Amino acid sequence: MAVSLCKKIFQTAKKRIIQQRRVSLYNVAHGYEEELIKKKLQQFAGGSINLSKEDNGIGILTVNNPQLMNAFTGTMMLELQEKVAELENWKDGKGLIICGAGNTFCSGSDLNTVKAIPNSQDGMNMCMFMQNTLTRLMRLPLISVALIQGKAIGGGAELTTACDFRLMTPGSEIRFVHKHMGLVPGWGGGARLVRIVGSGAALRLLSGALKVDPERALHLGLSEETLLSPEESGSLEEARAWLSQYTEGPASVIRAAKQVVTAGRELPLEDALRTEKDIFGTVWGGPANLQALVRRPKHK
Ligand SMILES: CCCC(=O)SCCNC(=O)CCNC(=O)[C@H](O)C(C)(C)COP(=O)(O)OP(=O)(O)OC[C@H]1O[C@@H](n2cnc3c(N)ncnc32)[C@H](O)[C@@H]1OP(=O)(O)O
Repeated sequence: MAVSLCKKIFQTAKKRIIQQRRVSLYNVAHGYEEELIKKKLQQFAGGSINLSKEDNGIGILTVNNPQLMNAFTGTMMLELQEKVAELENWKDGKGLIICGAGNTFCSGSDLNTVKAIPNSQDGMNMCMFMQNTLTRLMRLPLISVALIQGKAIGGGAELTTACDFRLMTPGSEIRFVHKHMGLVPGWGGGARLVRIVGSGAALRLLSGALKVDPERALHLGLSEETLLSPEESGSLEEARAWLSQYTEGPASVIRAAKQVVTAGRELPLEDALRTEKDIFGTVWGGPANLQALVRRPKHK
């Protein structure tokens, strides 16, 4: 009886945490019709979003459209949503590296796609679609890192802010060029940037469309580290090593740590505390906890 009650409480808490993670920012109540915008995006094909899931629990998500400096076509936006859904269901995952193909990160929206959806409502629908996807990406229970090689421009700069951390290679650059396109960020990158670097620095970066090199990014707290290798495989190896410092250990515990931080980052304090309690309940008395009690490690 007591065991089944505990099981029930555990399942309810788990369900609540999962629901919080997947809840979409926009739905029909906001005038958002996902199927309509998906149909539109489907018309603009090219490139791909590739995902490989490694045995060590690290996923590699590659923005792949090197002929256009990895600009996002409509079908790539759709594929990104599919890959995020796949990552939400990857129970062994602990970390994620997002990178671009061909030695560069991403040059934002494909300008051919942008030109073909010129009216404001379609623009907002595309924006809501990408905000929904990038919010789900940010809330994944995986520690995520954007590996920035070459350029992260416009929407590409916004994509970097949906990760927990950014690592830059020598000579790389993050630049919110929206102002020069007569725009502001729309994939959620403005709101996220304020939370990363503060409102003053965010305003300077957006209103000046400033180039952020690795040194400036470190100074602003936008990047964690400048990697040594400027080339694709070397920098990916370095990013893997950097991330593995934080993904070492049981998936249940690493994922719970990310969930606690997501709650603290996004929720009012009382809600964050209640969520922390629910997440605590998923690891307390779990296998990693019980094994640690048997081992009785000393944390010197
Ligand atoms: C809500 C999100 C809104 C946004 O994302 S707004 C920002 C959209 N992005 C842009 O305006 C970037 C425009 N591109 C550039 O500034 C430069 O191409 C960039 C990225 C600095 C790279 O410069 P370079 O290294 O000199 O390379 P390049 O200019 O020769 O580019 C190679 C080929 O790629 C193309 N390309 C780059 N970014 C693109 C884009 N976003 N959409 C469509 N095509 C794009 C570029 O036109 C060029 O093609 P082609 O060789 O001329 O046929």
